[in-house]
Amino acid sequence: DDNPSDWPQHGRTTFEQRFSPLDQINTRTIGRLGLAWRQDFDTSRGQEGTPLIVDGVMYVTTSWSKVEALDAATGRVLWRHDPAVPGGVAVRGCCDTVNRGAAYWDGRVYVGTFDGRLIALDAKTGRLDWSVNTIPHDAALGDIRSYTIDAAPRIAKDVVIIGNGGAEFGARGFVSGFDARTGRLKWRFFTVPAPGNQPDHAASDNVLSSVAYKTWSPTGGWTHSGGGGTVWDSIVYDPVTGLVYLGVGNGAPWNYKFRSNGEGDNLFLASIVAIRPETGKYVWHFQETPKDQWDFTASQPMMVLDLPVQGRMRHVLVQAPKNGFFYTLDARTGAFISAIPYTFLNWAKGIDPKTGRPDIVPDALWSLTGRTWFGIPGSLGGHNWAPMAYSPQTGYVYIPAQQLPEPFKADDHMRLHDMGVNLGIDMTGLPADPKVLAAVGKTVQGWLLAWDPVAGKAAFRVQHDTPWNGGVLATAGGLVFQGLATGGFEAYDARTGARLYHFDAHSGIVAPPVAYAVHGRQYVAVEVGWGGIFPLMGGALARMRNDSVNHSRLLVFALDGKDRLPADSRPVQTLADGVGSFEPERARRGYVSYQHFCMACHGDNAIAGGVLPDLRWSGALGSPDGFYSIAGMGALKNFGMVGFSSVLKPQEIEDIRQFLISRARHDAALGEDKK
Ligand SMILES: O=C(O)c1cc(C(=O)O)c2c(n1)C(=O)C(=O)c1cc(C(=O)O)[nH]c1-2
Ligand SMILES: [Ca+2]
Repeated sequence: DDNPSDWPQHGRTTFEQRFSPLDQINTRTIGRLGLAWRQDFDTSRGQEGTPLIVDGVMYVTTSWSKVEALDAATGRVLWRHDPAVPGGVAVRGCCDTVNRGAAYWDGRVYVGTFDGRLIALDAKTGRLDWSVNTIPHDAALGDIRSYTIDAAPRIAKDVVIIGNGGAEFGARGFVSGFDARTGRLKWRFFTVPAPGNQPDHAASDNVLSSVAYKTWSPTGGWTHSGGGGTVWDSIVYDPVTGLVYLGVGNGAPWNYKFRSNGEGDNLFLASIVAIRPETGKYVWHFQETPKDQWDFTASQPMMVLDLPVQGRMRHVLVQAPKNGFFYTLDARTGAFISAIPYTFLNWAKGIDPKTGRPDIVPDALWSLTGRTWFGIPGSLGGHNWAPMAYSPQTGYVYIPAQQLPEPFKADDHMRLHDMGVNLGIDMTGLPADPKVLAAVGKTVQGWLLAWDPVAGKAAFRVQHDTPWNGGVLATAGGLVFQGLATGGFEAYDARTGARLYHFDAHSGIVAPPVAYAVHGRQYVAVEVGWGGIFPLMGGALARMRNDSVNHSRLLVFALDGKDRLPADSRPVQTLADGVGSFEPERARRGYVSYQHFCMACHGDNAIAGGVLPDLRWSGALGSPDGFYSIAGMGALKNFGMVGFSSVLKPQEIEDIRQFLISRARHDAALGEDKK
């Protein structure tokens, strides 16, 4: 924390409170805030990065794991590094080819790449110093296992620590520690046991065989799918305890009956696990959601705080994970302190005050009941990866909270696919009926929630138009900054939530802002670029009260900033009406394949959320051969659209084309393109 001008780490300090001590921009001067400079990015997918600022240089990462170093006062580009992630790996990730940021240490910039590398760049020149493949050969065994990296690496005791994503496909989660100077692997910690309880010769061996293995059915489907437990975002180093906390993700597949025959808590899924950075040795764990079947990851951003708990100061770890409870744990021991709902939730009746174990509503266990469970939160959580911030001035934790309900129903014929998601749920999405969509739309909400972690209740809520808003920054100027899914960049009074500033950024913002200073001038920077999982998969829900499309750029604000954005260029989109005919029966079959293989990127029921192409408007719909060359043969592979001919027969791909035509004609008839 020595240099208030810098933002040298992901959450500014290792405690990841995302609080800047700068106060030139404050509740009195905010009226003078303006755009100081901007820089367009060369990708048009989701931007989730936290820029780092060290000694007047800004290090930015963008989609496809690209890195840029800029003069933080002017935006002049100092160097760029493109790790050349092959376009075809996009399909290995659940949630857009995003990158959440770099780590800086001792003259090097570290970035995880979407295809699983960890690279170290010389901070002055951008020259590649070293690069390692973080995915061990045996972890990737079998085509169904899928690993990507989009999280920011963290550095503790000269060790660079990185996990990966992939649990929606099939993955066995692990975290690796590499020597910051040489890139040599120092240790690996698996979060889920090996099938048959074999040792991995890894730091996790003892705890997996003595504690975790008995919480899994020895013959469950996890023995093929890997079980999940990916550490795909939050890792926090706490120099006070000397520990590193890992936020461990959901089960693979989601279907708990298939995964573990409906038996056991499945450690360390949906758990926080504390390890030692030097060795990767296990210290403690706390499982937030036993028997996960809702994608309830514990990967959401964590922060370390010193708080009075029943009159006594405690050094605690807090998290608002997907499952809807705000957790406070003792950072040294992992002892449970409290868990209080920060949003409406229906999957648990409450939490045992001694153990922290949830009392799960029997009907919520959809994989066991065989019935549909209408879950709140749904799989995108009451809060997802967008970081929260803490202000020591108010004592509030500011959470980008949301409500996105979801029906969960078992796929009774679950088998593991080599390509596409492996969730074990029925993939039927929302119908196209506008009345149904309007009714569902009312349940979909987003807030900036100011949470008082001492009182254990909300201090205030700022209601947003939609869910999936950006991460939060708190500053000593008494301000809280947040970008919105609808494209606003806002500042609020940290005490009251009153809106003090608004800027139209022309594209949804999901990334968290940062504050820094150069030569005595304070700046606030944010990456703009609508994306992440919600606009890819969300379908009609992602279009509710929101017409954001992706324009990717960095915006930097300061007092008396005079720059402007180019004229707004929201494209007018026209549905491909009249592109041909379809057979209803083929279109119906096409829907089932579409939901399984295409929906995760192009949107539920062929409604895209403003980032990737909306296939109802695809120019390729008019030609069966043209469509097959893309969807079957992968003509657009370099852009991230692989071909599916290895898993879908030509007639199945033609069914998908006919389904898309049926959707285009249906929605064109509703006048959808005139909106
Ligand atoms: O289970 C996983 O391995 C995994 C990985 C990721 C990812 O790597 O981004 C996400 C999720 N899960 C996930 O559940 C989720 O909601 C999510 C949202 C996002 C995003 O960047 O918008 N990533 C991920
Ligand atoms: Ca997940």
